[in-house]
Amino acid sequence: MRLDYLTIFPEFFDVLGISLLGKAVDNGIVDIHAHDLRTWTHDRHRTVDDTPCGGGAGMVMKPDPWGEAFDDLLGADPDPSVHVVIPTPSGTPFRQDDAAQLSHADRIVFCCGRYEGIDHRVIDYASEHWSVHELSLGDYVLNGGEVAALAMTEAIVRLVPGVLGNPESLSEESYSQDQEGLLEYPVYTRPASWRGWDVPEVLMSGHHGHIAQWRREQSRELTRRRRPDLLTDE
Ligand SMILES: Nc1cc(-c2ccc3ccn(Cc4ccc(CN5CCCC5)cc4)c3c2)n[nH]1
Repeated sequence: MRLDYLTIFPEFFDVLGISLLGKAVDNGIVDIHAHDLRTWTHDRHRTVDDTPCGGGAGMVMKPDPWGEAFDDLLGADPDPSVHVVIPTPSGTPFRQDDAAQLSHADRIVFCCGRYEGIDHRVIDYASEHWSVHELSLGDYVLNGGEVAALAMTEAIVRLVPGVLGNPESLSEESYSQDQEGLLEYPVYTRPASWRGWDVPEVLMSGHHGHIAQWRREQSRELTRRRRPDLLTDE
């Protein structure tokens, strides 16, 4: 899987060389390239923004640098197997299903906007060439797309076979299908008693059936309390 990041802050993505994703890069499962969008500017000030047509506060990112970056990175031939992810507050909510689908992609280009966003024609142009995903990380406004791109990258890449050391843990996670889309149960480790708090007896019983039942009950109770929207059968 090749991941490209178009951004005016390419150093934001140096962090991807650390830990889990770092290992995936080292063993060639993932190939990461961060690009400074100003590479594709030609004026002395390397300008990437301009005033918004129609007025309004702030600045908007000019289309030209993005178009030239697409030309260099992707060429002009349409290829639906290339996924262009554009983090935006107005996107569809990024969810585990999106991470699962994108984890099968061979190529993903993250377009990280800043200012008040990217000239919409960049999205229109990209949409007629590649598979474009306008995705929101959540219902809050960030200053740009980089933090969202990092979060989405981690959610996507950890699902790629060979990246995680213990793939069986994937099936027991919140939002995963195997967990029936419920929140995950509380976890414990040693010592059995810590500052007056004990590990639940059942987890020390060694009775796998009882433990599984307790975990299912914990998941349902936690989901009922915190995320009733995830419960389907009520
Ligand atoms: N889930 C999530 C994603 C983001 C996100 C992603 C990319 C960019 C690029 C620039 N910004 C800052 C930013 C500030 C204000 C507005 C709202 N303005 C109102 C009128 C025109 C626009 C939009 C955009 C981003 C934010 N934030 N949250």
